[in-house]
Amino acid sequence: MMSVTSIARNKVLPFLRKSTKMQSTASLSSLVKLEEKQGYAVVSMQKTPVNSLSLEMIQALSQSLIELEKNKCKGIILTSACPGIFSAGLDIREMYQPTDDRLNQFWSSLQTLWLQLYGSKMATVALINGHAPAGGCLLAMCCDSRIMLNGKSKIGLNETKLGIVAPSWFKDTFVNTIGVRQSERALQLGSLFSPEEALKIGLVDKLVPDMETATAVAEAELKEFLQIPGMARYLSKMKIREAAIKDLSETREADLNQFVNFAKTDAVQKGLGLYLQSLAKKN
Ligand SMILES: CCCC/C=C/CC(=O)SCCNC(=O)CCNC(=O)[C@H](O)C(C)(C)COP(=O)(O)OP(=O)(O)OC[C@H]1O[C@@H](n2cnc3c(N)ncnc32)[C@H](O)[C@@H]1OP(=O)(O)O
Repeated sequence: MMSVTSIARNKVLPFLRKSTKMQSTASLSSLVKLEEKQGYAVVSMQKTPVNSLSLEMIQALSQSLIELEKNKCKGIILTSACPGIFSAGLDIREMYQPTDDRLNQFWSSLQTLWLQLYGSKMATVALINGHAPAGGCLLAMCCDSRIMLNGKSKIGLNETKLGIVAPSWFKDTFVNTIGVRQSERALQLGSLFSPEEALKIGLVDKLVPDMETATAVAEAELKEFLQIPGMARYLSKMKIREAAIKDLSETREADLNQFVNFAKTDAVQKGLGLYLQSLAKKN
């Protein structure tokens, strides 16, 4: 089990051997763990306590994908090392009382990560072993298949509950996953679904009762995808995803400006502040 940086240093993974320049700050390396398996990698988010997607976490995930693709890794299982949580979504502290520079970097890095993961040539399976609200759900939806641990966890795009709006590319990813009608309703209501509900609407593909089964099922699922000729599988995926990818690629600057202006409004700042307080009060 290794971090991105330590893998590069030790030259352990065959598909990472040609590794060249990487962002080698210690902060990035401690956030994502890569594990070699036969022909694929397990990418585990390990930003305790809840894998919130801070700028550094987003960049660490991005960097992992760059290295894996560069080194011809064919598939990944994206999962979490934080008990009970897949990812709590975007780090709300990044959006609350931010500096302009950091907010710009944060959103631009998220756009990049989405473009990479949603358009990845690798086969990608999300092993959702805990809560996956908002940005956590988005990460899972970027994958080709979703296996969720059954239990008390919730998944969905709950942005409206925070008084914020999921951007168009979140919406596109949602629509491509569960369809227009379900998305329209769930986006407005900010619905968070139980694993059983998520399975019913197609937000996840399979449920598993425990982690031992989960790992085996995720591996079997990834192998099924990897058995298909890679180019045919990738181009077929792109037929569904390319419109959304093209749309964001062509409008990144406008999307960034829209996000920054929206995030900085008094109403959004007030809402985020109250939400952070409510999370803190819980403890
Ligand atoms: C402006 C347009 C932008 C549109 C896009 C937005 C997309 C997003 O992703 S917005 C983020 C949405 N995320 C959420 O609503 C999740 C909030 N968190 C939770 O519901 C719960 O934390 C949890 C169900 C994920 C886990 O619950 P658990 O009881 O295990 O842990 P907590 O005690 O609640 O949290 C521990 C710790 O972590 C902090 N935290 C939780 N979530 C976030 C987050 N998203 N960003 C930053 N920090 C978070 C929480 O405050 C606790 O901190 P302390 O230990 O310091 O109190």
